[in-house]
Amino acid sequence: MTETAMDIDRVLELRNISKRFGNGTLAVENLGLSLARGSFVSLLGPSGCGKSTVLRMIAGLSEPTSGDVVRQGTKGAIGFVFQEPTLMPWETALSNTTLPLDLAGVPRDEARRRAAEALDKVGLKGFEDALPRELSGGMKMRVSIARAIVTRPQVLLLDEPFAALDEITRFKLNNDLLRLWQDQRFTAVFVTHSVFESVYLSQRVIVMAARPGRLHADLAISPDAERGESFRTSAEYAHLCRQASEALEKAMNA
Ligand SMILES: Nc1ncnc2c1ncn2[C@@H]1O[C@H](COP(=O)(O)OP(=O)(O)OP(=O)(O)O)[C@@H](O)[C@H]1O
Repeated sequence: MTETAMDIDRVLELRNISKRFGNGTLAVENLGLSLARGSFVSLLGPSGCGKSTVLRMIAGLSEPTSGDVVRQGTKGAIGFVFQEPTLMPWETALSNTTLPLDLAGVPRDEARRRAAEALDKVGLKGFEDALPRELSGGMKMRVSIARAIVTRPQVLLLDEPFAALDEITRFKLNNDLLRLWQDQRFTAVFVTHSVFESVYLSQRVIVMAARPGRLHADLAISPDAERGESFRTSAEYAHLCRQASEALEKAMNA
């Protein structure tokens, strides 16, 4: 489908998508969702509710069995961050980051310059020549994010990127991701199990129910509150987390 079929402020539309795998599992059923350009949206739900399957269909890595995924622009305009950093162990942070540009045929000097810039943006200036084994878990994830944003995607998909990190590192990466999002203005779709993380990061939390995976609730989160430690400890944050938590509990019993 062409982008003219879609409202210009919508970067992505899922039109009634369903996914049934070859073994008969109905992973996603009739999901409809429309994402505003530049928004930060979380997909929150219990294990197995189809979050990763939805993300893969948005990325074009998997086709829906029925329904349409309508994207503005091309596949190259989408960046993907996985739960594992998936870096090449024998390559430096810089070479790992240039990979999507190398694949796109960007000249070597320009690719290296842009990769160094992306590493700087994720707080890794000075670590260009480090090998993955010399980096902490949080730093490896930063390289993975740099690699995903180096092509300047319109949409950044993140599949539980911080789940394996300790809480302090996770909080720090949450703040840095928000800064990056404010700076680059991509549309973020963030998959998580964590109520706290989804409310902290997002303007909108989509709660999914399982078996089959479907949309259960669509919660608006105040976009005005400045994120930071004062937000984390605020009554507003606690209230929003309670709301999301209740929606998640209902989704799990649905
Ligand atoms: N390639 C596949 N073939 C068959 N079934 C699959 C396949 N991929 C996922 N599924 C099934 O589809 C359902 C949704 O899986 P998915 O990984 O999307 O859920 P999820 O919400 O991301 O889970 P988690 O939070 O545990 O990662 C599950 O029941 C899963 O077992």
